[in-house]
Amino acid sequence: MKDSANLSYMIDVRGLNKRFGDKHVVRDLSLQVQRGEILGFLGPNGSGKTTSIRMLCGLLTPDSGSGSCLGYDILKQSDQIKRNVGYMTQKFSYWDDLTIRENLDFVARLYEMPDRKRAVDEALEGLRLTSRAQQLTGTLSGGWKQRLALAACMLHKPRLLLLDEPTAGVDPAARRDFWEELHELAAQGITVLVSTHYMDEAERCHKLAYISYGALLAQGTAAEVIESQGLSTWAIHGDADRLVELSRQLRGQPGVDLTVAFGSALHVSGRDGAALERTLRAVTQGQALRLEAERTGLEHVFIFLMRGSADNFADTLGAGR
Ligand SMILES: Nc1ncnc2c1ncn2[C@@H]1O[C@H](COP(=O)(O)OP(=O)(O)OP(=O)(O)O)[C@@H](O)[C@H]1O
Repeated sequence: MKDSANLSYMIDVRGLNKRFGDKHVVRDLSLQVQRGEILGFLGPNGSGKTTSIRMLCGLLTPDSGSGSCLGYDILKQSDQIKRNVGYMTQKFSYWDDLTIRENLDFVARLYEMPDRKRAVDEALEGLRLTSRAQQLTGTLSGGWKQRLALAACMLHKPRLLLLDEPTAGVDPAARRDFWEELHELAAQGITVLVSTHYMDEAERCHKLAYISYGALLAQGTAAEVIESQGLSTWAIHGDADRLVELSRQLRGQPGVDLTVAFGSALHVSGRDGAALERTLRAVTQGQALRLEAERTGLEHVFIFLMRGSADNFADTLGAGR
């Protein structure tokens, strides 16, 4: 394997495109990820995240574009890439009636790994699964199954993990533990690209990339992603019924791009800060409502980016794009 310590980027791709029939699923994707970084890949269903991941690890050939993964050319060296990344697909499968150890041993056998026992022992230990090694996989909770999936894709000690919605459907406590593991792996120099729909997970990534209709709309640290959209946000406090009505009333008004109920307040965001403030002062004046400037957060930005694109490329919504 190439010496990853000397690579400036573990993933470095430019201008990747992929079409399926007349669907342009990934558009001019350029992405650079440094060693030890956790990059969160976000976007609505069907926006092209899985397709992008599959191109990065050499499972799918892009129609155009170029780049490298772990220093290997994504067009010419896909075999080396496949051997050196850990890819956790959305549907990791295992045998319910085998123990955790037996499942890991099965995977090690599949990859014809030398010294299987040691590899399995280390994977069990690394992900704190040793105490459960003899438990039947079918009896594990969702969180422990995800940990097994992570152990399986760590068996061959990859320097890069590509995780496709690894915590979908897992409870918050198990998701938190899973993320502790990811941070420990990152601290050891392992690079992680992880797709997620969970906002709390987005906040735990070093960097973020937001994709919609196959195009990267924002990328950088959370602060950079927030800054990039130039949104101003206000909170309106008042009677709950009145806020619901106000939310309807505000839609389409000058400066208003987004209204969203946040706890007991209504948050309103927009790109034209001056117009937004004028509108909000006018509608709240003389009313039993309190208007306060609010810090724009990641959640506001993602809701803003997601408007009107609940399921990208779904037959009705994606038409004409
Ligand atoms: N092999 C394929 N053939 C045809 N269309 C495909 C193929 N793979 C994916 N697509 C389509 O490409 C689009 C993007 O799919 P992709 O799975 O990359 O999105 P995603 O962002 O990972 O979605 P999700 O969050 O739902 O997993 C979808 O419309 C999907 O139906």
